[in-house]
Amino acid sequence: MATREGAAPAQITFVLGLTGSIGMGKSTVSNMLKEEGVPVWDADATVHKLYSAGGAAVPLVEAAFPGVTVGGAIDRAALSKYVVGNEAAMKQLEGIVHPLVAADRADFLAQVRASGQPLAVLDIPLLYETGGPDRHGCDAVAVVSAAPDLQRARVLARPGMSEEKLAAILSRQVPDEEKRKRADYVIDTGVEVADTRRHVGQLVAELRRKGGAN
Ligand SMILES: CC(C)(COP(=O)(O)OP(=O)(O)OC[C@H]1O[C@@H](n2cnc3c(N)ncnc32)[C@H](O)[C@@H]1O)[C@@H](O)C(=O)NCCC(=O)NCCS
Ligand SMILES: Nc1ncnc2c1ncn2[C@@H]1O[C@H](COP(=O)(O)OP(=O)(O)OP(=O)(O)O)[C@@H](O)[C@H]1O
Repeated sequence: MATREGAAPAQITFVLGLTGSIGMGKSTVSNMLKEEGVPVWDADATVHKLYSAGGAAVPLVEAAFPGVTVGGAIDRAALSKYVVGNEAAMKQLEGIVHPLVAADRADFLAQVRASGQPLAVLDIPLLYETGGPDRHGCDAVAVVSAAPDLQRARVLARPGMSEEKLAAILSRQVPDEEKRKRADYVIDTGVEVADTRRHVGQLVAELRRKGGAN
């Protein structure tokens, strides 16, 4: 892109969305990205922060769903009783929580852009479920994926997990096959960890070149 003589070239931050179904290895890949020095924003962690004591969502959620606050924080099990399996209540909750989450994400991106970083990652487990056509404004999306058998084995090895729970969670998520079709990049975790790490490193290098000085 041409720049005015003497003007500093614009620093563009490439925004990569990171998603993946339960047990696919998204947390592991997110940690690899952080080790590469990439700033990573975490949608789930943001909701936990908003629900914790003093969090901005606490009074709003309590007003809509009375009795869900314990010790100044939202009790997720109590809140689940209102919203899980009740689409209207879930929509109402999303109407409260998603604008707060979006504001936190916007603050993160503003900070990253101000610091001139060429790449930022938005870790959003429900990117396709909640993102709409603009995919939360991501420039590209990477899906973390592995074969269904491996996914099942990983999830069922977790304490408290059962076939029924896994089936219920998967039925609420966009299927992995469709996520892979819609993704710009697929990060395979059905291989050696070292190979996934190498792939992640190559992707970071490629995307940092897409961002940076334009
Ligand atoms: C319903 C809540 C209380 C359940 O919390 P809990 O800790 O028990 O489970 P967790 O958050 O891990 O979610 C479990 C599963 O529920 C489903 N789920 C959760 N939120 C949503 C949603 N907005 N739409 C559809 N499914 C959802 C997903 O399949 C997920 O894997 C919590 O998920 C919540 O407050 N959700 C609304 C806020 C939201 O949309 N969060 C998503 C990130 S922005
Ligand atoms: N090549 C690989 N890449 C990533 N993880 C791998 C790989 N090989 C094996 N694993 C293992 O698979 C597991 C994936 O777990 P992880 O918590 O990262 O999944 P997740 O998708 O974040 O789960 P959830 O979405 O349910 O939180 C880890 O125990 C990790 O060590």
